Amino acid sequence: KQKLTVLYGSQTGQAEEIATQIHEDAVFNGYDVDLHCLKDAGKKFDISQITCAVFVCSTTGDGDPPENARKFLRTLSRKTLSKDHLSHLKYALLGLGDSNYSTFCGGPKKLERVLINLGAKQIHHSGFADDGTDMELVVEPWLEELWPALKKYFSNQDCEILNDKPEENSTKDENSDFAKLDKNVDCGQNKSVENLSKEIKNIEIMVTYKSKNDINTTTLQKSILLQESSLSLVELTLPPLFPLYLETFASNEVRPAIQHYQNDCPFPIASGSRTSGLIRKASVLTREDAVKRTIEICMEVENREQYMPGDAIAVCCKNPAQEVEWLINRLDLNEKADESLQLKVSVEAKKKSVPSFIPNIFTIREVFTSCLDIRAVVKKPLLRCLVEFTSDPGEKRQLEELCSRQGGDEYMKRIRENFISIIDIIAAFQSCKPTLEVLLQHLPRLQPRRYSVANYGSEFISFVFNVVHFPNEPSHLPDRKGICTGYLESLVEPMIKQKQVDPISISIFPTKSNDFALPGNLKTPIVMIGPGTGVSPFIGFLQQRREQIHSRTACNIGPAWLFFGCRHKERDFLFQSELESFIDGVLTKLCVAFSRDKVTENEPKYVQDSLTLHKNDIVKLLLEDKAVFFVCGDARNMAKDVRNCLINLIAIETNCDEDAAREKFSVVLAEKRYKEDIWT
Ligand SMILES: Cc1cc2nc3c(=O)[nH]c(=O)nc-3n(C[C@H](O)[C@H](O)[C@H](O)COP(=O)(O)O)c2cc1C
Repeated sequence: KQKLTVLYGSQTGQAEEIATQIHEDAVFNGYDVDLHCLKDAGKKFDISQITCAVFVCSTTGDGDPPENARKFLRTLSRKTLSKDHLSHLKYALLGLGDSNYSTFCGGPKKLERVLINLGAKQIHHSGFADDGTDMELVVEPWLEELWPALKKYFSNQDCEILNDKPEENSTKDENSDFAKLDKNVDCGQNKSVENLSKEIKNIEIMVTYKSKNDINTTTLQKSILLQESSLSLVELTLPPLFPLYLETFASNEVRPAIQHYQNDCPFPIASGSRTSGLIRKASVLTREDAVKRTIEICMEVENREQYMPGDAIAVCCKNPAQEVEWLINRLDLNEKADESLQLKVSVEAKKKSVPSFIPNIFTIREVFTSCLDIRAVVKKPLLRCLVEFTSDPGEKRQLEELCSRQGGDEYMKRIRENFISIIDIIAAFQSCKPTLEVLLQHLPRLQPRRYSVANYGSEFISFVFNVVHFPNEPSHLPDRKGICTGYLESLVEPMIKQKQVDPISISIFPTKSNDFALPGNLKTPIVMIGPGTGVSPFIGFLQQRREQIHSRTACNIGPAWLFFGCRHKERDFLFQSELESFIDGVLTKLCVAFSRDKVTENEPKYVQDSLTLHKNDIVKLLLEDKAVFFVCGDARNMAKDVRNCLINLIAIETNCDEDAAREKFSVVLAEKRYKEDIWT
């Protein structure tokens, strides 16, 4: 058997998940394969003994490698190592990042530089996937091409080696990443299907999207999922059908009285253990006529000190009961829904194990509610599997097309771009009826959601969120809210309406964010940019700063600026009175912008406009006064716009061209003075 090692560095689990998938595929493809985390170098694996490795590595912080990859990188970065230290190693590398951050894929790019500098040779083009747009755009073609590349390497060890020259080890690389922010796809993305006719017939047949007990009745237009595709006459290449290896059986054991959330299986992002948070107070911060509803929750927690300003609370959420019920009914599982079940691995599947986040004894309702992400976009291996559980030949063919190599564009257009989940699929494809085991094997783990800690010093912690509302789309169940924000809102609604005063318990754990914390020295100037709910960590920062100022007399205090923006001053100016109360010495300047109020020519519309209004001070703070800049909030628009705005202001104020301004900005990045806590 050919020996392969899959190595990963992962901060929040995505790289680990992909590495695990590669490991499974490699077993399936007949390799003798091991899977290790990079942190286990020297303990569970020895890189000097590995001849062929597949690396999957993500990015965290400001373009940094994940914590569990740092020691590996440090060890291999020692100057004493010879240039051919890894010349025995052939590798393939998949990097994960998010182009909304300033340094795209900094972690895997550093890893690759180290490998190349030590003489390792690439046998497959490196892929750099972008979580900010769609990782699958890169991950999928990269994985598809990995197997032929490995086959070629193993069949002819002198195969073409893709890289020979070590890249220059300088910050230049990061600068060019920065310039390439929008060109983050390094492989495979534009592989379009030949002969794909543009003519897609839009059959306006309506199907009934209906549960047996009429919980949720709506219609689903055929136009998105069930389109007649131009591939109907094309010969298809299907992805491999992975054997089902999980089996359920009725349990004779008694279910424990207390079931732990997801079997208490650890979350990679946790910086402390999972615990109960007792919600004591919930209030709506926005006026009724605001476009988004913002809720603040105050909660009693154990180990309050683990939740400092800049940190985040991860909330372990549950899927909406209505969707769970629908799924149970649609799969004809209602009779068994509350029975105690257990899972085992079928005898043939040697190296596999049962998912550790599923409790030892569980019910179907419980796993659908708390363990599986039933809203996850369906991936091709699941679609491939669903083909086997679909009786209607027409529907079968459509599912085959969607997961086929030839149907790459169709998959993107119809599945990924519309966030099509298993629920949407089985609602549209009426003859598709997967078993429970299919879902247990293919649906990903339901992930916790993170919210910034929005206060400091008080006995309770608070956090703030907008209730996410998905517009009614023809391909989905109507009136969908965000899984976690919808869950939290439904829990606290009675409290908001003061019908219920008893505390409400939720499952939470602390997480650290990205070195996003006040500088140790009060003298260091700070600039905080946080429109909308992005302001929440800064409320904590300012409360903490107030305490620091009060406890240190006669101390030199640096300036602190805050830029806030929202739609309407009267409707969604979050924390208005509290923010204004900081202008007594804690906050030097509060700059606000209201995008939908009638603004005159000189009034700012967005935070970028406020920055521009103060360009002189801002550029001085950024370049001369060595201020630390904090940006929190929407990644896709705001964070990018703010960054571009600052580069533009640097160019104006220092009288240089855009390239030179970028260069100056990259120095700020390298000095770790530009910190982002952003989300999509
Ligand atoms: C706190 C934080 C900081 C991040 N910083 C960066 C960054 O600087 N550059 C980048 O390209 N991606 C960045 N990312 C994006 C992650 O690399 C990306 O979401 C990846 O898929 C995570 O993979 P993992 O779960 O294996 O860690 C960051 C993500 C988080 C949560």
